[in-house]
Amino acid sequence: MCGIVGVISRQPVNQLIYDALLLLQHRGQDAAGIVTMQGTKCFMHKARGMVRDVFRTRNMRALPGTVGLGQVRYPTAGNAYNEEEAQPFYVNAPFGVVLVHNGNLTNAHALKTELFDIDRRHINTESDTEVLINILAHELELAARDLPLSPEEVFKAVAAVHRRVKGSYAVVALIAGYGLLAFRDPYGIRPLCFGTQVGADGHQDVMVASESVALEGNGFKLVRDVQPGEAIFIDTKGELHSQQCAENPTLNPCMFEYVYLARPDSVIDGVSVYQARLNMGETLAQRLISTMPPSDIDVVIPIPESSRPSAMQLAQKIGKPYREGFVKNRYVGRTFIMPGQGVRKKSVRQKLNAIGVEFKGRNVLLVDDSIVRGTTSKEIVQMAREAGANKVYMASAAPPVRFPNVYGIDMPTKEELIAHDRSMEEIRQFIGADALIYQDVDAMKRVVNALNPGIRGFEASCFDGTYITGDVTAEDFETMKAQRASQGEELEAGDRSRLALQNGTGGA
Ligand SMILES: O=P(O)(O)OC[C@H]1O[C@H](OP(=O)(O)OP(=O)(O)O)[C@H](O)[C@@H]1O
Ligand SMILES: NC(=O)CC[C@H](N)C(=O)O
Ligand SMILES: [Mg+2]
Repeated sequence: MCGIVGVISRQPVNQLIYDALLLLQHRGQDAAGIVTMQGTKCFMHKARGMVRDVFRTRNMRALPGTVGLGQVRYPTAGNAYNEEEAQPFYVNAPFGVVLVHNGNLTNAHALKTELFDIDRRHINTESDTEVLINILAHELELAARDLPLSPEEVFKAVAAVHRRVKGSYAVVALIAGYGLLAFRDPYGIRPLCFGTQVGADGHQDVMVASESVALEGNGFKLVRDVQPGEAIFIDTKGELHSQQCAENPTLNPCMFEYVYLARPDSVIDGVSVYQARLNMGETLAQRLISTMPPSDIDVVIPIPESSRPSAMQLAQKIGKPYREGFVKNRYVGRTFIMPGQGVRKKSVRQKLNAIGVEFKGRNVLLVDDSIVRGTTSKEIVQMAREAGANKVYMASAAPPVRFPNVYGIDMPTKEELIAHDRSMEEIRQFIGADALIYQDVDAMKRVVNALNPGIRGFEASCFDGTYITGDVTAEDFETMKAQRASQGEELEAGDRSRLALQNGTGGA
């Protein structure tokens, strides 16, 4: 996942985009970028790092204009250390097009060859987003007949993108001199919504963003989600055009957004993320009651941050106290989306510290939203023991993560997943808990679906092994795995240098 945003207004948009990116920071911590457009001229600043570090006052001053877009990146193609792969991407023909993308293309490799051999376009990085922008640009070239470019021609180009591109993509793009375009893949895997606010001059501003929290936090009112396969185009006069551009669109949002990725105060595809997490806590409690006696538990402790709603609801359901046993260092980011296992492992200890009094002599039930590589659980169970806990039980509000994800979550190989080839007992032993309990896949789907029965199904491949687009071949898996592995060396080197910097021993 990454966070994307686009704004069209009559006022300068640089600050609005910056503020929206801060609200989407939890979706990507590795790089950030903003492009603004004044007339037909585009201004860009992008770099590695968090939003606050990437944009200094001088960078903000150099982003004039009333239309723009931005992105916070968590790489799923290429790697975190290549500045060239930071978004937005830009191409100059047949129009000036700037694009930001959340998702992952499963046929990027094949498309790259096609772009070079047939479309006469050159790709310079390992980023699938660079492939995507070139496909869009090429299709715009084919769709555009006479100038000016019409919304119908833009939609025709998006329809062609849907036919060529496979995988997940929520996209915001700028077409210089024409307007702001946003579209979502035909399965609606990654989220995208838009909202409006009436600006100072009575004119309506439009913001498109990954999550509703970015709209709300900036005074915009959520209008609706962009539908799967749909494209919306807001021209430079501020008029909004929309069209369904896919042949068989179906809504299958990513389940992991509700489990972990999104902020709890966002509403995605009609489902409150917070309520989804409460519901998961409730079913987890039911499962717990049927598998072990809650009377043996003294206290329920969440593993901050994302597990809090589920843990709270579980505690209430089993009638045990909910206590904050770990303090989170608010200056350390999310560990799961950090690049490289070395940094992730070290960061768990930097991020969380136990409050002894909540553990000493007690049987504690630790609740996390998910156990993926097991990095967090293993460390946390040990910390609970070091803090004097009597028994340490562990519960996960999501089912075991057993399968790689190819749609925008960085877990490309099954080997890295703790639950991939281990039995429950082996996982329990690995993390060192006295008992381990997981959510059930069907129960999770049922309780989230109950919040919007209009959702046909979920993209839940990492839990159930079903890849919703139905077109991911064994070869695609191998290509994506090899592509990520080839980035590994660079990643590990970056990892070592980061650790060295954190330890104050100098970078590599
Ligand atoms: O099994 P693992 O590979 O460790 O991954 C799972 C953990 O990673 C995430 O936390 P993270 O620190 O990223 O963010 P949070 O503060 O939002 O919980 C998630 O909430 C789990 O705690
Ligand atoms: N997590 C994402 O959405 C990543 C977007 C894109 N695949 C990249 O690597 O930059
Ligand atoms: Mg966590």
